[in-house]
Amino acid sequence: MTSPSKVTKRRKEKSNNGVAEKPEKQTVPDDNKNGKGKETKKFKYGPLPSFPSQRVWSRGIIIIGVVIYIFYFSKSTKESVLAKQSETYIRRSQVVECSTEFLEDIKQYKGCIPEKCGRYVSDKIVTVQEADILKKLAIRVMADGGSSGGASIMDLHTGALSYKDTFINVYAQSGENKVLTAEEKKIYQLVRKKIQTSIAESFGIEFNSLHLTYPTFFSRLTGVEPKTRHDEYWHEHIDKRTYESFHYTSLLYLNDYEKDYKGGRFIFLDNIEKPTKNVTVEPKKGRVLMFTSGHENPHYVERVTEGQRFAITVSFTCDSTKAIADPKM
Ligand SMILES: O=C(O)CCC(=O)C(=O)O
Ligand SMILES: [Fe+2]
Repeated sequence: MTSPSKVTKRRKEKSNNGVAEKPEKQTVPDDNKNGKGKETKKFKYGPLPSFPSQRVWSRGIIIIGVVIYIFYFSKSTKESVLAKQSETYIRRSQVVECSTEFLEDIKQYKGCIPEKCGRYVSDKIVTVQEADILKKLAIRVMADGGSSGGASIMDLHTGALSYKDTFINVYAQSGENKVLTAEEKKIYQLVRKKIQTSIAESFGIEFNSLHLTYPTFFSRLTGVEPKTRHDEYWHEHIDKRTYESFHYTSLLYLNDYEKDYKGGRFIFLDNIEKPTKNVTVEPKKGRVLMFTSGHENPHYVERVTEGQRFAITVSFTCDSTKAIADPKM
C-alpha cells in the first residue's frame, strides 16, 4: 500500500513537470468503524461539516423556500411598468379592450370613437420648460390656499382652490385677470392643445370631436393625513364613473417621482373589484399620460409618503354640451 506521504510527493513531481493533473479521489482506512478494512471517501477540502439534527434543518429550509416561492408567485397582483421615471419615451402604449359601457356611450359621438381603447405615455408632447412654468404657477397660486389634508386642487376654469377643509374662488378674491400672467395663460392653452392633438392622433379620432371638460385641474398631493374625503386621492376609481362627462383623460406631470417625492405612482388595474394585474406609470416632469376614461381603465394614485407631487388632470369629452372654455386671455 502506498503511504499518503508518498502520494503527495509523486503529485508534486508531476506538477513540477507542468502536466495538468486530474484531482484523484483517495481512500483511507476508516478506523472508527469495525476497525479494519472499511474505506471512506476523503474530500478535497476536508470532511463536510455536520451538526446535530442536520436532516431536520435541511428539510426545514427546503420547506420554507417552497412556501416563500408559492407565496410570491401566487400573490394576487402582478406588477409591470408601462413608463419608468428614468426613461424617456416618444410614445409608449398598451391596448386594452374597450368596456361595453364605454363603447355604448361613445358610439353616439361621431368622429370620437377610438380605434382601440388603451393607454399612451409620451415625454415629447410637453417640454420640461413648459412643465416648469406651469409648476411655478401652481406653487404661487396655491400659496394663497391649500388643503389642510394631503390633496389640494386648483381649477383655472372656475377659480376653485382648496382652502383648509373647503374651497375658495381665487378669481373672486383678486380678479380674473390678476391671477395668471399673459405668458402663463398662453402656455396653459398651448399645452392643452398639444395634448388634445396627441389624444386625437393616438386614438385615431378627430381633434374637433374632443372638448375640454370639467373638472380640469392642477393637483398638489402630499403625505399629510386626510382631513376631508377630498383629501383621499388614493382610492381606486373609474374616471367615467367619478366624472360622468369624461371620455378621454390625460395627466401632465409637473415634477419627478423619486426625485421630488416618494410614492405617488399612477397604477392601472385590470379589474376594479378583483385586481390581478397592475400597470404602473412613474410620473416624470413633462410626461403626458392619456387613456380612455371607461371601465377598461380603472386606476389609482399611490399615497405620497414624502415631498409634494404636482400634476394637471386635463379632461376631454365628446359631448359638446359638457364643454368648458379655456381661462380668459
Ligand atoms: O394624478 C394622477 O396621476 C391621477 C389623478 C386621477 O386619477 C384623476 O384625477 O382622476
Ligand atoms: Fe382618475
